[in-house]
Amino acid sequence: MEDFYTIQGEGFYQGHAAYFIRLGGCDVGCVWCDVKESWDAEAHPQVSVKEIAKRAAKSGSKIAVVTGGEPVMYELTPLTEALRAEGLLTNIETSGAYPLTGYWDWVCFSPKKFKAPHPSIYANADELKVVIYNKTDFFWAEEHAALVRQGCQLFLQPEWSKEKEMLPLIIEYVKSNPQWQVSLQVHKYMNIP
Ligand SMILES: C[S@@+](CC[C@H](N)C(=O)[O-])C[C@H]1O[C@@H](n2cnc3c(N)ncnc32)[C@H](O)[C@@H]1O
Ligand SMILES: Nc1nc2[nH]cc(C(=O)O)c2c(=O)[nH]1
Ligand code: SF4
Ligand SMILES: [Mg+2]
Repeated sequence: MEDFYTIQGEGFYQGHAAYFIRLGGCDVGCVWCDVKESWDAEAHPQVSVKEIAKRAAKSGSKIAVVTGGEPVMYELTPLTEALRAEGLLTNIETSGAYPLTGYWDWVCFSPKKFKAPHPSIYANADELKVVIYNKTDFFWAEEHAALVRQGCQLFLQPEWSKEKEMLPLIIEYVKSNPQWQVSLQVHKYMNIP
């Protein structure tokens, strides 16, 4: 769909320069998705894996973040090989709706109620990032935290339109449950992509 050099705004790598590669197409259908224009894969131009990897390397970034849309709808081995051949770290943002393919240095798993994750994702997740849209999402977050491997980093991220309401609850939750960390979408405060 698009590729751009920016600052990772969320989760474990928040604040790091990263080249984003956003793949078109998603069939998960989150009601609050902040990139609904990504859902229709046909609406976006096709670019070769080689070309994208070259652009990413040329940016000067050390990290490539593959996102979407839902990137795990695709066979990602060639893309990750091309990015690694250019010397980039390969990070992915995924709902885990399908089995993961490719070679990844960092897997950010953000489960969704709208389409259950494939069970294989739990062992691969380096970071669990749960979007908090309402109070019951804290219980739901714990259900997923119980399934990820030990050492997986745990983040709670307020849904953007509910931030005023949910952020104070997240702050109190993290103070009481310090295995979790707060993740904010800081790129939205910085007015960058
Ligand atoms: C747009 S998604 C694309 C990658 C993948 N489909 C996924 O959902 O993980 C990238 C990240 O943005 C988060 N996100 C999407 N819409 C959001 C919103 N309105 N508020 C907060 N986070 C949001 C997702 O949970 C995910 O962690
Ligand atoms: N700056 C910035 N950081 C991000 N982290 C995850 C994003 C995504 O949409 O996957 C994202 C994004 O769209 N922009
Ligand atoms: S899975 Fe990701 S891209 Fe797809 S609708 Fe949900 S937040 Fe949006
Ligand atoms: Mg985004």
